[in-house]
Amino acid sequence: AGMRFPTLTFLVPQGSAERVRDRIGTWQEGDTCPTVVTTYDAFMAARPDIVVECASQQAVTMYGADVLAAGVPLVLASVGALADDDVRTSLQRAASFGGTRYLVAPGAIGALDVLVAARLSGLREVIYHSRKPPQAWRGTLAEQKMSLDTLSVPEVFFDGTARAAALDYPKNANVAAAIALAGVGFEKTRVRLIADPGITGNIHEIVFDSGCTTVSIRLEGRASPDNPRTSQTAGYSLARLVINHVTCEVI
Ligand SMILES: NC(=O)C1=CN([C@@H]2O[C@H](COP(=O)(O)OP(=O)(O)OC[C@H]3O[C@@H](n4cnc5c(N)ncnc54)[C@H](OP(=O)(O)O)[C@@H]3O)[C@@H](O)[C@H]2O)C=CC1
Ligand SMILES: O=C([O-])CC(=O)C(=O)O
Repeated sequence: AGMRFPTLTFLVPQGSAERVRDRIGTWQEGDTCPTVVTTYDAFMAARPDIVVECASQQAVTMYGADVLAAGVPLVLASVGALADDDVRTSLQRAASFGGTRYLVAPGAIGALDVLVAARLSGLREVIYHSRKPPQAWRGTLAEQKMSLDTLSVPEVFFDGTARAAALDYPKNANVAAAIALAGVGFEKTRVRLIADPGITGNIHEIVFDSGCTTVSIRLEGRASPDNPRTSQTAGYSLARLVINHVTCEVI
């Protein structure tokens, strides 16, 4: 209700353009048909109302400040980029300069609303566990800590701060950064990363205690068909933020 459908423009690497165009095919919503571009200049020439980053922490560093300085609101999926204080400061300065803001997507964990509310009431401790099947940890530092191929029982291979998790596991632990920002910060948020051969989805658990509520939330996300690291929830979470940008009833 009260929603106009947005025209979508995708900025993708040159080598991926054909694949993305094929996938879009003849998809059309209302009068609009998505377009695919391969340069930042062509992308910004489309004069976006909002930009959604769903690429990489590196992409946030490359484009984030420019988008914000141009006055365009930016949604972040690769929230772990904000674990680097220099990146975060540059985005904040650019947003202030452009008179706009960036939005941290709740992504695969959701639940950030109650975490922020709990913080306002006095938050004591926040613990986040991310449990994924071994293949989701391929190509990461986890490979140096255990043999993913022969794992027969769940193994905690990382136990540390949200900052270290987000920066050392940039394709797997953006959620840790979102939780840190919503709650007690990058240093105080305790994160455990677990490889579990007995599961197929990505299980996220968050536990915290506060003045107004004691919370324990568990999400069992179905893995994205193209990328076992990524829970499908994350994409829908981004869609929600876009819908909220174009609708009069924000939920
Ligand atoms: N906050 C959250 O809850 C979650 C966050 N994420 C994060 O969201 C991001 C997207 O996830 P997902 O789609 O699964 O990731 P994928 O790696 O599967 O896809 C990312 C795509 O973005 C492209 N890309 C990466 N960097 C750039 C760049 N600098 N410029 C242009 N294109 C770029 C990649 O290009 P190429 O094909 O050339 O590699 C790739 O096609 C990731 O950073 C992921 O870690 C994911 C899940 C949950
Ligand atoms: O999608 C997920 O399960 C979480 C994820 O990759 C991230 O936090 O970067």
